[in-house]
Amino acid sequence: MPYEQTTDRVVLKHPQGASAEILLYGATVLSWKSPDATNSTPTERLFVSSKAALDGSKPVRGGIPVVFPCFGPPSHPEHLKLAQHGFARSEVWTFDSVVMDNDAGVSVRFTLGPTPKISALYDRPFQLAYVVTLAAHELSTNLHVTNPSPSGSGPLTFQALLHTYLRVPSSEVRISALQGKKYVDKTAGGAVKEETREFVDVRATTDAVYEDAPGQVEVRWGAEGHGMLVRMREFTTLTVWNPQAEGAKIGDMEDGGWERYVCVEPGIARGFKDLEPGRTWIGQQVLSLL
Ligand SMILES: O=P(O)(O)OC[C@H]1O[C@@H](O)[C@H](O)[C@@H](O)[C@@H]1O
Repeated sequence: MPYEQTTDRVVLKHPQGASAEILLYGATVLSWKSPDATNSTPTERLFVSSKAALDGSKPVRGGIPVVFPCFGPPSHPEHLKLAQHGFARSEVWTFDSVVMDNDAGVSVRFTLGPTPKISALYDRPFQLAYVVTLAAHELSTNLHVTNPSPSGSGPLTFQALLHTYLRVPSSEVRISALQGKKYVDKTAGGAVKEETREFVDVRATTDAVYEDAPGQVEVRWGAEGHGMLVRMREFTTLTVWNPQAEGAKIGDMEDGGWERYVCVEPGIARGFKDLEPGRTWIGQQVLSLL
């Protein structure tokens, strides 16, 4: 069997060695181990803080939390009762089905719809599906958002984002190509700036929402040019976040944890997506090793 289900998670295994683990709480991808061109031993590619709660008491500090329907503190009138980054990362999703199981890889689907708990805070009809696909050297995570309301009802208005914590030495990270893109610098009170760097680093506290997300970025580190390609579709922004020593204030961050990751987050994090009744939007992230 290329997958195993336990009480709280689903584990995917690829015959060539790669594996992935998805916690039902938040449908949070907790682990992605993959070999690369120079190392045939499957190596962990995602960062999860050793202090992260995995018992459903709070969103996981690491992996790939799913952000929906708001990014950051809620600003839209329909979201005002929600917590920062919405509810998708702090609800237990349903393991729905195995979508694909062949030589190319294994793909599983999780779903989340309204529950009494969610509806008490957010009364819009919605349906989410999250498809996680493990291939030999690649992990793809696709978020499907459906507006199930009858035609004539208003649009489903949302933000969405995949809050990917890549396990990398943050002092060495170089992200390209974002040069020339406008970004909202959340460390400077939301000032809009233009990126001048060919390679973006996170050696200073970084919380930047790039507009007009590119189709892909390369994240490189180390003298040997280790790297990860992050491809995205239908996402309009790319957030790059690393709090540096400010991270010590985050209760569930392990000591010095910010030295071991960079968050690269394809999303719709500025403005909102308006999804008409009966329509589905699919946002895709594909991580692969360079
Ligand atoms: O602590 P949280 O809610 O997981 O958020 C972490 C960070 O998430 C990033 O996406 C935001 O840009 C940051 O501003 C935020 O601090």
